Amino acid sequence: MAQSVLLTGAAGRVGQAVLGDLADEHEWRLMDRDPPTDDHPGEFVVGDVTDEETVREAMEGIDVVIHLAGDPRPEAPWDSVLTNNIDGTQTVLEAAANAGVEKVAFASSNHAVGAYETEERTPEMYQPHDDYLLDGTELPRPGNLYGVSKAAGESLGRYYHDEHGLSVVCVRIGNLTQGHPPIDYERGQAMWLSYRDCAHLFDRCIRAEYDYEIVYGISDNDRKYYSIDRAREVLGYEPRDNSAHHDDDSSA
Ligand SMILES: NC(=O)C1=CN([C@@H]2O[C@H](COP(=O)(O)OP(=O)(O)OC[C@H]3O[C@@H](n4cnc5c(N)ncnc54)[C@H](O)[C@@H]3O)[C@@H](O)[C@H]2O)C=CC1
Ligand SMILES: O=C1O[C@H](COP(=O)(O)O)[C@@H](O)[C@H](O)[C@H]1O
Repeated sequence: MAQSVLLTGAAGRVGQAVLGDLADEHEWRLMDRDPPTDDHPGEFVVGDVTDEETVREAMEGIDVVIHLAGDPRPEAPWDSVLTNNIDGTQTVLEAAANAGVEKVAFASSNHAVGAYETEERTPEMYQPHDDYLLDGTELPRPGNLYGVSKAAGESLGRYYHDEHGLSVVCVRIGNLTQGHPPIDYERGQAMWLSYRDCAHLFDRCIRAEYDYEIVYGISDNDRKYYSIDRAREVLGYEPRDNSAHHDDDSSA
């Protein structure tokens, strides 16, 4: 059944990957502080996710929120991640809880756990012979303030699940790259997320039933240091791409 989905950060890369495959699958309300530049499904709300009134209005009649809006730069300064990522996420979760929204999928990041990539473990952990694996049960360990903001978003999700009953899934997205895995970048190849796997993963976040979850959002890459078992079990995620098998299939 089509669900009514609010997609924040809709004008960005992840938003475009999601809409690229799912435009006809759900009833969309899109939100971004940047106005749309192209055709888009559903209505488009131009506004900031830190603006309580705009977010409250955007939440009306919504079943599921995919919250992508934020500053995605690993080197982003504190004032930006504090406002856009932490305050923005709290504003979205509060409005979702008040509006009776069922589920929220939050775009977390590999950078919430970036400091597990220690000098002792790298570059081996990026390579096929290494079996080091994070599975989402480990504590956050950010290596930058952007990662701190994503860890804070995960904690906010935990709070709004426990205290307000929202179903929340935090997707620690790896490296979304269109058409092919990152070139000459072992780390990025190990955490590659293709566009079609990204759309499929967020589709599963819309359709599946869960309480509070942290999953990794990467393709089924031969070498991976993030487990996708939990995403498979809880969400029914079945990725089709693998950075090791990539054959220039532009559908990825
Ligand atoms: N692209 C990737 O590989 C990864 C992305 N992520 C996360 O996924 C989300 C989306 O990332 P991308 O699409 O790559 O970034 P992007 O920069 O392409 O898109 C982000 C969108 O959010 C909007 N936005 C930012 N702050 C806003 C605010 N305060 N109010 C309303 N709209 C706002 C921007 O206008 C932009 O359209 C981010 O939260 C990012 O941290 C996480 C891990 C990897
Ligand atoms: O969270 C994010 O991670 C990806 C991959 O990280 P990188 O350190 O390999 O660049 C990054 O491309 C993206 O912009 C960011 O939001």
